[in-house]
Amino acid sequence: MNFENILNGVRCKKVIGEVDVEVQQLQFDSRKLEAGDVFIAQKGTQTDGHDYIPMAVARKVKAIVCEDLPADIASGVVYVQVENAAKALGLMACNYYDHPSRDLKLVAVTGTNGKTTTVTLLFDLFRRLGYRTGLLSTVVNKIDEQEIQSTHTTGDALQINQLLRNMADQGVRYCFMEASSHAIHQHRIAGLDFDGAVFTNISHDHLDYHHTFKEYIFAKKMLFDQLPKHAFALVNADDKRGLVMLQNCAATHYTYALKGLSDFPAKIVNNAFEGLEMEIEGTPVFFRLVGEFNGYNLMVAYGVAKLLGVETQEILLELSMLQGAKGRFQLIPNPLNKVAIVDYAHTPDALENVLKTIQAVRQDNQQIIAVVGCGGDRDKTKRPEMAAIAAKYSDKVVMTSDNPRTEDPAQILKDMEAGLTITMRPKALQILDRKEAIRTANMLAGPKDILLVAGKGHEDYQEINGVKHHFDDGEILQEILV
Ligand SMILES: CC(=O)N[C@H]1[C@@H](OP(=O)(O)OP(=O)(O)OC[C@H]2O[C@@H](n3ccc(=O)[nH]c3=O)[C@H](O)[C@@H]2O)O[C@H](CO)[C@@H](O)[C@@H]1O[C@H](C)C(=O)N[C@@H](C)C(=O)N[C@H](CCC(=O)O)C(=O)O
Ligand SMILES: Nc1ncnc2c1ncn2[C@@H]1O[C@H](COP(=O)(O)OP(=O)(O)OP(=O)(O)O)[C@@H](O)[C@H]1O
Ligand SMILES: N[C@H](CCC[C@H](N)C(=O)O)C(=O)O
Ligand SMILES: [Mg+2]
Repeated sequence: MNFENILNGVRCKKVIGEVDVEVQQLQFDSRKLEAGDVFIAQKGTQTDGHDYIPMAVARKVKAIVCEDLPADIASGVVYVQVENAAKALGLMACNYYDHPSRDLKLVAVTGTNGKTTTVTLLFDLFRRLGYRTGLLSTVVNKIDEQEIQSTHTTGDALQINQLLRNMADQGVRYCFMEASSHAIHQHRIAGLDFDGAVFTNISHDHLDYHHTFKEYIFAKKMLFDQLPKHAFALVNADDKRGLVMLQNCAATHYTYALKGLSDFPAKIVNNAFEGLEMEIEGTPVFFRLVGEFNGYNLMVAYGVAKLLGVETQEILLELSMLQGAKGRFQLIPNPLNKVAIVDYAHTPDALENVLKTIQAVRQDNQQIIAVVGCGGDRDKTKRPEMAAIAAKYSDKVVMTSDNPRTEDPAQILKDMEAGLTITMRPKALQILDRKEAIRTANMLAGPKDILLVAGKGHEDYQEINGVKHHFDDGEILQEILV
């Protein structure tokens, strides 16, 4: 493909060489480069892509896009200096794949919690409505029926555009994607032509990366700042930061809420283990999902579908059949008929929501036994908060490992323990081995009690020092509950 065309829209500070040349692939990882490729050097969190420019030259690349020009300029290589290489990569990826986001209706969902649940609901809803649909999510990417493994909540710019291109070529009309704050901040979604964006909520997470809550909010807001005029922006008016997202947003503004006023008035009539009874724009409707937080997620699906032109009765009929995403408040069936739930709550807010939901729907005599852990190499300030929440809302807690990654798992438990008050401590046990922790929690639970295993949801691994060992909370529960 012609390099000049790939650079369309990219603000170039300096160009050395002739851009009107044919190039092969775009690549930001020097280890994957082949002759004739374009190397985009980005400054990362671990290393600086600029350090790999000599390797790129040795691999006979045709062009290099970078923020700082190297001292040695190799002959036969085109150098393009840009202000922000990650942003340039986003725009170049859109050009390279010929703007697939323009060939379908693309809606992004951002927020601390609820992204996977809402995009999954929307994907399932639109498929039930008979449309070819795409999904980019934490759990899986899908091109209608075809499943493609997902490695990130939001992939890199090349992956996103390649997947969207495949979708558009296969006749996909609608695509629903998660936009993580990391991805927005790293411009993985730069240049995409969104038809809509949604904000679910914002609470404590990822402060290791964003440093302050203000910067974290700002990262989410960047999605709304980049929306075109023809798009819609749908935000949760019950969240304090909902309306903040709409400041400087060129798209048409809409709100949803379960408490305050909004463009899609709704309320929860009854919340039970069997599901949610809601009233949406005056229509009573029953859903299979449990918990107030899922009431919000359902309102996202409803609001987006309305804004994409689907008729109310059709939306409600199909939504009422849906189950939600894997590992999100998932009841694990077992021959003992014990109530065992696997949930992906890995933030203080999510954990509080899920435990409050269980409190709200349980019978008076049912105790709550929770298994909780915190990830390694992630925001450490979540740890004491999550332990305190687990102890506050459960009758017994078993604290355990959840992807220690490169950290010492015992230290992670110590960090969690620091959040427990003296009165909470007797309720909480610490067991490093997650399988043992689940087994112990089950022994602590009487036949009528409720077992919550939180943090891993759909994940089927325990990541320790760069190695992912197979581990599936649902599988373990099924093995134990016999
Ligand atoms: C912190 C973070 O987001 N890191 C992402 C980022 O990598 P990085 O900036 O750390 O890259 P780096 O390792 O410093 O390298 C800098 C540059 O040098 C290049 N390089 C590096 C080595 C080499 O030999 N040659 C070379 O060219 C790299 O390709 C990169 O372009 O860019 C990479 C490529 O897009 C991502 O794979 C990587 O995700 C890492 C693996 C990760 O764990 N990310 C998590 C935190 C994440 O993104 N999570 C969010 C969800 C969070 C949530 O909402 O819950 C997600 O969207 O999944
Ligand atoms: N709307 C919501 N508000 C608050 N908590 C929620 C909401 N929806 C889901 N949760 C809780 O958060 C957990 C994660 O939900 P989900 O996977 O949908 O979020 P996510 O935003 O995709 O998370 P991630 O950032 O890891 O991709 C759920 O298992 C549940 O405990
Ligand atoms: N997207 C989140 C997932 C966390 C899931 C939890 N099991 C953990 O490993 O901390 C993250 O990467 O921070
Ligand atoms: Mg997700």
